[in-house]
Amino acid sequence: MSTIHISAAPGDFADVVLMPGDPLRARYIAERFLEQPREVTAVRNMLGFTGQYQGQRISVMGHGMGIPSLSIYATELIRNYGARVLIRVGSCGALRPEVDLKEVIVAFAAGTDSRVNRHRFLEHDFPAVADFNLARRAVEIAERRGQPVRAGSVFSADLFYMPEVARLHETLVRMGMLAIEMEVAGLYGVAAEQGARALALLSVADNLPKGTGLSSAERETSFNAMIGLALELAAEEAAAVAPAP
Ligand SMILES: O=P(O)(O)O[C@H]1O[C@H](CO)[C@@H](O)[C@H]1O
Ligand SMILES: O=c1cc[nH]c(=O)[nH]1
Repeated sequence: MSTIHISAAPGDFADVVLMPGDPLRARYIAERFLEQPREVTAVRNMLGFTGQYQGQRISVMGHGMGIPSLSIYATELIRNYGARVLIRVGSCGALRPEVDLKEVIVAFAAGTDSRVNRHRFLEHDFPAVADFNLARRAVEIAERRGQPVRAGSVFSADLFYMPEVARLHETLVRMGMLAIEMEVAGLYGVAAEQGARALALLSVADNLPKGTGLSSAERETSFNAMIGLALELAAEEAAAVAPAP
């Protein structure tokens, strides 16, 4: 049955769902990379599609900006549509000058200033980590493809326009973080709570210390290396979750 936020029919979504923040990136991925893509939901223009990749059924759906928006879609996909694996394909701002625009980050852990995981975890500090096997396979597949990736931790901020930003960035760099974005810690919290598995791959859209960045059109279309890696991982996972009869 459809939910308040997703109008798809039961069975419309695959077990494995790629999730960009931007619904237009979801459409770009579906139309450019999937065979026989079919739009399965468009409530509030948060587009979702299901198609085939390397013979496997894969879905892609936008999650919007910020942890509250992601949490709605991720929870309903898992709880109401049976999604088992969520792979965020997002953009981020690099915190270090040497992390170049369009580089791909495998976000194996996320710190955050959001309280959502504390709400879930009796006010304790929840370790927001990726599913280990998804992260390991992402790095292995990237190596096989000859595609450089950086694996590390990121920071999921509630605010895009942040006060005291210099102090925050200095602290994040000192504590080993590669980049800042707005959803990964929430995704890992939802996945743990709902019994699914999750990973975030991030493409660098801004280099914050250098003050460089991609245009919004480039953000929408230029993440092909990340998308290719995510789809290979998704196809492998889909084959493992639902082996062919
Ligand atoms: O490009 P997406 O996946 O939306 O990710 C990043 O971009 C948005 C901010 O511009 C936030 O959602 C942030 O996490
Ligand atoms: O959240 C984000 C995404 C891209 N670039 C940033 O600086 N922050």
